[in-house]
Amino acid sequence: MGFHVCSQALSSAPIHHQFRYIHSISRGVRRAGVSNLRAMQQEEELKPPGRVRVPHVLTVAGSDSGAGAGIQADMKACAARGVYCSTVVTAVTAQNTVGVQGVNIVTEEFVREQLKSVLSDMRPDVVKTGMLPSPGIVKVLCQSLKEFQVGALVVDPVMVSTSGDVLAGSSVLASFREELLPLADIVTPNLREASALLGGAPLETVADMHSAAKSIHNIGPRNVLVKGGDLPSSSDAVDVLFDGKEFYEFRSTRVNTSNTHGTGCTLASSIAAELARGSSVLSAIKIAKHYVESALDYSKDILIGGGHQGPFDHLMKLKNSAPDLCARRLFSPNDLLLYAVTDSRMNKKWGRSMRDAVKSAIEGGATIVQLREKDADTRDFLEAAKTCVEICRSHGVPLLINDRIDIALACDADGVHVGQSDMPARVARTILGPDKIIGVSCKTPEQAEKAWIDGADYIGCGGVYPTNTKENNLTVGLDGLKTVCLESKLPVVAIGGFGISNVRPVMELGVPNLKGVAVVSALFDRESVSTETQNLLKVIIGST
Ligand SMILES: Cc1ncc(COP(=O)(O)OP(=O)(O)O)c(N)n1
Ligand SMILES: Cc1ncsc1CCOP(=O)(O)O
Ligand SMILES: [Mg+2]
Repeated sequence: MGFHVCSQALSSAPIHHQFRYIHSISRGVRRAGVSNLRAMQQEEELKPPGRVRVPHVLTVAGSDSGAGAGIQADMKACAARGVYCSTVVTAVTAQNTVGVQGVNIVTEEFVREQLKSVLSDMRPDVVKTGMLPSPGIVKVLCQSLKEFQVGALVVDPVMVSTSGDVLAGSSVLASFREELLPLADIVTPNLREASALLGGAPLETVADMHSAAKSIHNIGPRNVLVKGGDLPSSSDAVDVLFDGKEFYEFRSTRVNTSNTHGTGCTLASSIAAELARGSSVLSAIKIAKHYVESALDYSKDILIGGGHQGPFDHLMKLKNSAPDLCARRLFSPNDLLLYAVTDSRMNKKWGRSMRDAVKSAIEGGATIVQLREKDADTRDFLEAAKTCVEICRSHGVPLLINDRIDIALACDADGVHVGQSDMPARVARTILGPDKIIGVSCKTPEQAEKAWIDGADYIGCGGVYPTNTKENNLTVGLDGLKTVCLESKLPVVAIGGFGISNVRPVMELGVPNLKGVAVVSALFDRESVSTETQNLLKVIIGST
């Protein structure tokens, strides 16, 4: 059993969400973070032409009139992460920064009706639960989760508010243990909730958190995140994840503020939002924690209400960078579906400008673009890259620069792709900050692990098949690709020798982390880039 410490220097996950996906089915609900290409293809097939799917979280929780926690926090957190959020209200609370003045529980019949309305029509990717005030409501929820094909399930086992008021009595505990937790892909108890789920023994150390995570895992959820924010003995905030095999510790510096009302709801819904965008459970937690910490830090001095537990500002980014947010799509692992990588020599051979190459690839349906210009002069490269940024941004397609961090910064590209002998990803992350996309070339699970630790957003694995595009490049084959994908905590795009005739076996590998293929010559060493891109996309989408 291994043990990992995860740094919090994190990538936000810039994404565009053209492709929603279905999770593979397990125990009535589908598994979290296990989107696969086939599922994305199925979704794409069902989508009417010209319509764009958005990632979607359904929150089943209570309303907080003060809007710091509950349904209101969930909606704001999802909005901040670019994810649609529908709602099933289980209770209406009269609540402010002082405490909870009243609770009005919604009837089981009406909770069932709300669930049916959303689940039968809107097909959320992920269901996130918060306040479930009665065993009857837990039962209704579990029945609905089994009746409708829902996405992954994130359970925040809310029992007590930040002010100490009881939101779900001890009668609900048994229902959590017996009915809901066995369906959950991840459950996120704080210390008190973890203790309550396990019969009441207090948790006082990180070691206690480890054993609690393991014991709760035995109840049935696939992943358990025990949040140690209230641990008296630590100066850092430590959360412990157990996935059934390994323990992970997420450490972050405590933000000195009393504006913490709703952090639990916000963390759980941010995790749900990242899962809906195609992240693995580990990535989702890392990104969600980074988001919550940034929001807490941004809001540490705001004043709302006279009580001890103020809310924080979920949408702080809108104030700082509204134009930026509007212009730039956030990155999603699903963007990697058809990754077009330009080549200066091929452009020269076909008499094409970088701009025309990029424009045609986008017209053909490329979902992300990388400028890989090995020969261009820096000044020419920068000018062309600026134009390409404009084109990509106007189409909502992320644009990355190969190798050249300086060019990426100067043209405000969405990120970079670096190899094992380029600028280390850790340094690139420090230079580029949390909001840029960083991809790293990896041939082995060890390199993939390092990329994750260094704060990359995805890895490019290859060359898979032999290629003339990159000299002296050892091939890893489909087996090597599969090994890396199975071990990687980051989404993977396969690269090397791909074209219409051989892309199918990759699509059929069936490994959840593999999100798409990156292609150079089969798109750019051809007369019509847009036609080739379109035809390849059809095969990717149409593969069975
Ligand atoms: C998506 C993607 N994956 C891998 C590579 C290769 O990058 P690198 O190993 O740095 O080699 P060069 O492309 O720089 O020759 C890539 N470019 N894109
Ligand atoms: C850049 C790179 N890295 C590994 S293989 C490769 C080249 C892929 O090019 P092609 O798609 O033409 O085989
Ligand atoms: Mg390189």
